[in-house]
Amino acid sequence: MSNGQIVVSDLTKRYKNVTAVDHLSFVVEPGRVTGFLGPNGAGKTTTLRMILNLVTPTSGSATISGLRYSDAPEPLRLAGAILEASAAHKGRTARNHLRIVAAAAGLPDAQVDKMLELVGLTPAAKRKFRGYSLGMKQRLGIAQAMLGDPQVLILDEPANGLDPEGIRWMRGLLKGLAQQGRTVLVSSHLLSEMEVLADDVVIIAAGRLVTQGPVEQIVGGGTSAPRTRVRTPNLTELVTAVRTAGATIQPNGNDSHVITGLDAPAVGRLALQGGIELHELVNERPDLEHVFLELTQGKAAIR
Ligand SMILES: Nc1ncnc2c1ncn2[C@@H]1O[C@H](COP(=O)(O)OP(=O)(O)OP(=O)(O)O)[C@@H](O)[C@H]1O
Repeated sequence: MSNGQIVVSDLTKRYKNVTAVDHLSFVVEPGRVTGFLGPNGAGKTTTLRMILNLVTPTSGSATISGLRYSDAPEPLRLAGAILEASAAHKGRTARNHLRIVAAAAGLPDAQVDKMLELVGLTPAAKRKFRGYSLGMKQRLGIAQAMLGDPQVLILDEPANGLDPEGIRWMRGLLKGLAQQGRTVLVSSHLLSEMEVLADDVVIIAAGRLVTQGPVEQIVGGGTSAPRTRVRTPNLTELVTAVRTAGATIQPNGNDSHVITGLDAPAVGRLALQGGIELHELVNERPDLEHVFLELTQGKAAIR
């Protein structure tokens, strides 16, 4: 029964002085990219390591397709992971590195060239690992994680060290893998990238769940007041009108200002009534970064 769900149930990890993960529960669905987000020290890496049985939970459990990773008969077919940019013997070529991993896991050699192709490393397959850039190492890490053709992929900060072209490539690859029905769980600090990459997000802070759900729902369901960006040559008049209407206005760089508490139609009406000329009037959609900061404010204890 390889349904590809990751189920985290009441998972807790206590170290001597810190509870890294605190009664955390969430479900990650197949066929979707799920972003795993949280401020520094939130417990993301510890959670991913517990899912992969690299760290033993203090209590609770995590399963992939109903199995604990350590109980999987063929772990590399159940889930592939990169927890840090891949490490290989410096003098070994990417191809030889993958062949050794494949052989150790009883996987066919043919998978090696297939995965090198998938990540665009075929031209560099015979180069030694010591000359690889960070971006190439990330690609090799993905090739390694994909060797067993796993139903589930778990990636900790895979965009680290990638240039814009690399990030775009990674986005296409991960979205494509989810479209094939795989489960893709990816942690990242890059909120704007997550907003375009992820279908769902799980947000944690201080080891606990803050929220989970489809990105659109989380971004759209924020409690924030409407925000409108404007540019006007009649700033003094606009500031007075906005304040009289009970809203606030702040400079936003580039001659523009952001009004909080009024949507674009309301600002348009105010301007019309006051004979105020507008050169720009834009609804500022809340973005994932805003919602994230709002939801995790005060919970980002430095620890
Ligand atoms: N082996 C360990 N021993 C003691 N404390 C640990 C250990 N591993 C993690 N921690 C602590 O657990 C907390 C969570 O760490 P974790 O690395 O899981 O967070 P994170 O969300 O991945 O953070 P970041 O985004 O900064 O990588 C931190 O306070 C960290 O210092």
